[in-house]
Amino acid sequence: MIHLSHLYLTLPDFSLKDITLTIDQGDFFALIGPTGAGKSLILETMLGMLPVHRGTISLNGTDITRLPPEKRGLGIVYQDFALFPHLSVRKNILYGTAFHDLAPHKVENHLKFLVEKLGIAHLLDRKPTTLSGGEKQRVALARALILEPAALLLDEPLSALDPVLREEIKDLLRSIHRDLGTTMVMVSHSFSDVFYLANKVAILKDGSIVQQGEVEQVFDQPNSRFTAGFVGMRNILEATIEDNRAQTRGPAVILPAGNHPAGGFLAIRPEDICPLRAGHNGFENTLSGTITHMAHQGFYFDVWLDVAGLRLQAVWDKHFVLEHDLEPGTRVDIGFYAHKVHVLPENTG
Ligand SMILES: Nc1ncnc2c1ncn2[C@@H]1O[C@H](COP(=O)(O)OP(=O)(O)OP(=O)(O)O)[C@@H](O)[C@H]1O
Repeated sequence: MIHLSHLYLTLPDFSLKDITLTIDQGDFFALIGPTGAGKSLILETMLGMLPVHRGTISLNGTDITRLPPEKRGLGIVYQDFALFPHLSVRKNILYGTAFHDLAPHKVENHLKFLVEKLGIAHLLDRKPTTLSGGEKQRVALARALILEPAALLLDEPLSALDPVLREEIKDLLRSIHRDLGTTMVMVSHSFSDVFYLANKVAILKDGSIVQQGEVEQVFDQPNSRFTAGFVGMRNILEATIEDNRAQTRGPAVILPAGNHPAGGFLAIRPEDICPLRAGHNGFENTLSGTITHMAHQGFYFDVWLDVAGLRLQAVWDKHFVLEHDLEPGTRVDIGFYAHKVHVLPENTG
């Protein structure tokens, strides 16, 4: 278990503030947040590359806050692979073993196991410059894993790869995590990578953690306007609330049963705002609106609607849009479930 407790780091133009995180053995923990929020800095402080000013970092109960990086037992893989260009793949992978007290036969067996697992056994004598991006990332993973780190830190490990390689390395990370049980901490900008790989997530904003927990829970129950917007709830509507009825600046919206604050914000994902199809009457909320504009995104369309003065954004299937000749100016009936409307108290950030 890695525990960061009330960690502070002060740099000339940026600071990490009161970072408290628990990463359990075997977790695949994702750190997400806008660019410049401090995600990579958290990895660097865990690694020991930057001195923390206050707070502690412990690994399996041992305080490692002041230990040098090589004594912490943590590995890292970077987005740009960071391989030594003048060394062969074999020497790159074995590089760190010289600084650790490891039995040579054990290292050789582990090397054999890892290069087979990672599909790079045939590349051992090649130089990194001759490798594809996916191959380089496999070598970087082998180099980190050969030291049997207590946890592997991954700083945007997939973002330099093209979409096909990305899927390959993503599967590989999942299989390493599942088969070796390695604890992983990954900085990512991709929600699909987070959903595919991680069980826990923390969201950072301006050097502070604003929400953390199980991935599904954080994405389903944001605790503030910021996190709601960040996790993709693009419709954030001011409302006054009485019982389970919210009055927005446009139409009224039926909320799930429960205790709601008198005022606040409603957050709805664009994919939960559905075109009303014939015979479907299960939605608690059915409204009519006009499409104001649309953006073709490949497999789907972003659709903006004016619903009695309220601006809503939806994501609709490309086939539905084309089959129904939808275009700006078309009147449409829409529906959404009450339980898809998330209520955020007024005083949240
Ligand atoms: N060694 C350093 N010295 C001074 N400032 C730094 C240092 N490293 C990072 N910063 C600053 O700290 C802030 C946070 O950087 P960090 O790299 O952690 O952001 P991030 O959330 O990982 O962003 P991104 O998603 O763009 O990679 C940035 O403003 C950055 O310029």
